[in-house]
Amino acid sequence: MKTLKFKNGDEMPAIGLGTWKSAKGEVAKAVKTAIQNGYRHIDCAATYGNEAEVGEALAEVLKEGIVKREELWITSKLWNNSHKKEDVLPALKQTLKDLQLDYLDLYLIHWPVAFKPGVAFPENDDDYLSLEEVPIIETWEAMIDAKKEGLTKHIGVSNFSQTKLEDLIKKTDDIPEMNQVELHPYLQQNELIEFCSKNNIHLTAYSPLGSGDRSDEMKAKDEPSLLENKVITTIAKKHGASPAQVIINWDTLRGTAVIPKSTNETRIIENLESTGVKLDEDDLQKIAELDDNFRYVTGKFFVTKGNSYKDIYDEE
Ligand SMILES: NC(=O)C1=CN([C@@H]2O[C@H](COP(=O)(O)OP(=O)(O)OC[C@H]3O[C@@H](n4cnc5c(N)ncnc54)[C@H](OP(=O)(O)O)[C@@H]3O)[C@@H](O)[C@H]2O)C=CC1
Ligand SMILES: O=C1CO[C@H](CO)[C@@H](O)[C@@H]1O
Repeated sequence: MKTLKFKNGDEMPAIGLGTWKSAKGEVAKAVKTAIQNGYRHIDCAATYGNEAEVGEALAEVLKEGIVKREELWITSKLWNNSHKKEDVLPALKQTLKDLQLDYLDLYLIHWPVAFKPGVAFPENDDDYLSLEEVPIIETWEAMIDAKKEGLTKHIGVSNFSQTKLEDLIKKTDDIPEMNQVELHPYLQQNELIEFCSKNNIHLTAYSPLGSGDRSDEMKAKDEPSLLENKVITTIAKKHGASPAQVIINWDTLRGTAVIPKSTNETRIIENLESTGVKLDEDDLQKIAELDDNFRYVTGKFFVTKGNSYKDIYDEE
């Protein structure tokens, strides 16, 4: 399996299992199925509300000897309500407790946006803290402490634009090792890939299949389907593969990690098997032409006090 190599020699499997929206009662089975079928990388987050059940599945596969802890790569993310320096380690310790682990492989700042402690999801401007009140560097220094304490092997960020990364890199010697962002054929992130590559920051592609199971209120009217895109389905047919396999394979060819979510056994297996697809130059050219700067997870829900849309994404 393809991996992303870190400075200390650690290797992150390029394809992981996403767990956002994986319902309680289903997520443990999905994680167990994935690991039984060769996945070694699981993407979690405190805000997904299902880490305790993911933890039950991890405990089972470890106890049954299906894998050893050191063969797994477990990522989780610090939620936006725990950005104050005194809140970072307690949040991470809660995640470790829920996941029934002693350490994470990777811990990410989920968004460059801060809520007041205790706010799960903001309802009005008063629920936010501005970046002046809790600068990213304050949160980042606590992330560095978490790494020093051995609670996580690697640290990084998520949903960071190039500007946000540049700001942070200026202020620290211990720079993020990962930026997890939305990335797929409609949002190819070419400039961010180039910037991250120059700065030795890995990228993980989230919502790689277009996040079709988001709630209706999170969807834009008439948003385009990625899995039904004509170019993708034609390439899939040509290779006897599924549209999802074409996209996942395209991600790994571009050197990023990719974390498709599924709770369906057939699709979980299918997604990992995408490594067998052999995309050619013509396929890659046609996929390159689909780039449209289109986001499924817009982050517009975080545009408020101290955060404009431009602050998050460098765009209007
Ligand atoms: N850092 C961040 O801010 C974010 C991180 N993420 C992470 O990225 C992961 C993936 O992104 P997500 O938004 O969940 O969406 P994805 O793009 O992975 O799409 C998930 C949807 O695709 C379906 N699906 C999965 N495999 C296939 C297949 N082979 N063929 C057809 N349909 C398929 C799933 O259905 P089914 O389950 O029925 O198979 C589900 O409806 C998340 O789960 C989360 O871990 C996501 C968003 C934001
Ligand atoms: O990872 C994610 C999925 O869920 C959240 C919304 O509920 C998003 O904020 C986030 O990007």
